[in-house]
Amino acid sequence: MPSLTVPQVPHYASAPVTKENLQYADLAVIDLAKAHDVEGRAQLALEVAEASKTQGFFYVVNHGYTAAQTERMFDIADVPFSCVEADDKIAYTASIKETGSFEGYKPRQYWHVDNGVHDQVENYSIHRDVTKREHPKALRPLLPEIDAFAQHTHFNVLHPILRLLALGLELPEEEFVKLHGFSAKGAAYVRFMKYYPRSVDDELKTNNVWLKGHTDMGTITVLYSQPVSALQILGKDGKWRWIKHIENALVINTGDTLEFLSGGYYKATIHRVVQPPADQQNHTRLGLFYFGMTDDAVKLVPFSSSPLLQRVGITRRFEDKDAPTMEEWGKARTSAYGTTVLKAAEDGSKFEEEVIAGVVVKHFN
Ligand SMILES: O=C(O)CCC(=O)C(=O)O
Ligand SMILES: [Fe+2]
Repeated sequence: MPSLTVPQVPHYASAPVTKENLQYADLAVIDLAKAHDVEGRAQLALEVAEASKTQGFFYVVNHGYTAAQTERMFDIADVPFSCVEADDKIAYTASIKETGSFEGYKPRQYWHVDNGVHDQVENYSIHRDVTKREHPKALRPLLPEIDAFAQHTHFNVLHPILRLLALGLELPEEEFVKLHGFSAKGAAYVRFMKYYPRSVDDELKTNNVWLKGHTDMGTITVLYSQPVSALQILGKDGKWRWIKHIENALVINTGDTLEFLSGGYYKATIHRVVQPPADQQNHTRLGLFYFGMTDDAVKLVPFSSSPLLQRVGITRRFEDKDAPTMEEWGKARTSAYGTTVLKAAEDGSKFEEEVIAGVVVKHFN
């Protein structure tokens, strides 16, 4: 009989919410409880489409996990960092450059941020099929819970949002869901991410940037909201605004793949991570994510069957015949990220860029 008790793990105590009055982005809050019937979905589709077209970021509430379930997942998320010895971390390090996959550990200092300064972020990434690779011993008893978390996020968050995004393009509801099979060959994965406070010198040399401005490569990223303020999005007015923590909410952001599939209608928004406000600066910052991507074989061409896209027009970043597959795009971006030499943008803006699979990818400092 399966055990009714779950393995004990240390509690991860996050910093309290900041008392500073930061300039927060004003984002839509999508109530997923309304997605259970057709009328609710029609209304939410308008809200999600508007948010994805303009800001590319929105909150989701009522996603089906209680605050206690979310808290338990944050405790689990800290296990690969706090309960695994350094030797084991090395043994389970991801071969990012060679394989184009983050599965395993990304050690601190792997990514170049700016002026010779490297990151202070440790990641542990797990494919949604948690049995795909072996994991450090401390994580093994927790795999059933991590599997349940991956399935919850895939079926109760990713799929419902994909339905709304398809409706927003006047496509059949399942059109994007069909491309995101849980059991299909594809790279969608769970990531635990722990940021550590940095030296004054590193802060100075990077202008307090911890993770450079970028777009995510997949369709949508699901970020479980946590209290340490550091994430910012770049507005159309060129200003960075903070993402506010909402207890037990999700922060959703749309990535490159959704921009490609929607012919530029939905936007992949540039975001970055900076030093937290003074009252949170001596704390670590623990992240819990699900990176949504289509199945590997999907060719990233716009859905020209969309009546809406037929009316508003399609912006192509490449000819359909040259479009990368999800696998090509995901692997090329993953292996290049944070390690390639970026050059100044050709348009003379503050962006830096690199060319991946024939497509210009912008970064921002
Ligand atoms: O830590 C965060 O809040 C965001 C991290 C992020 O943007 C990423 O890993 O792509
Ligand atoms: Fe990101």
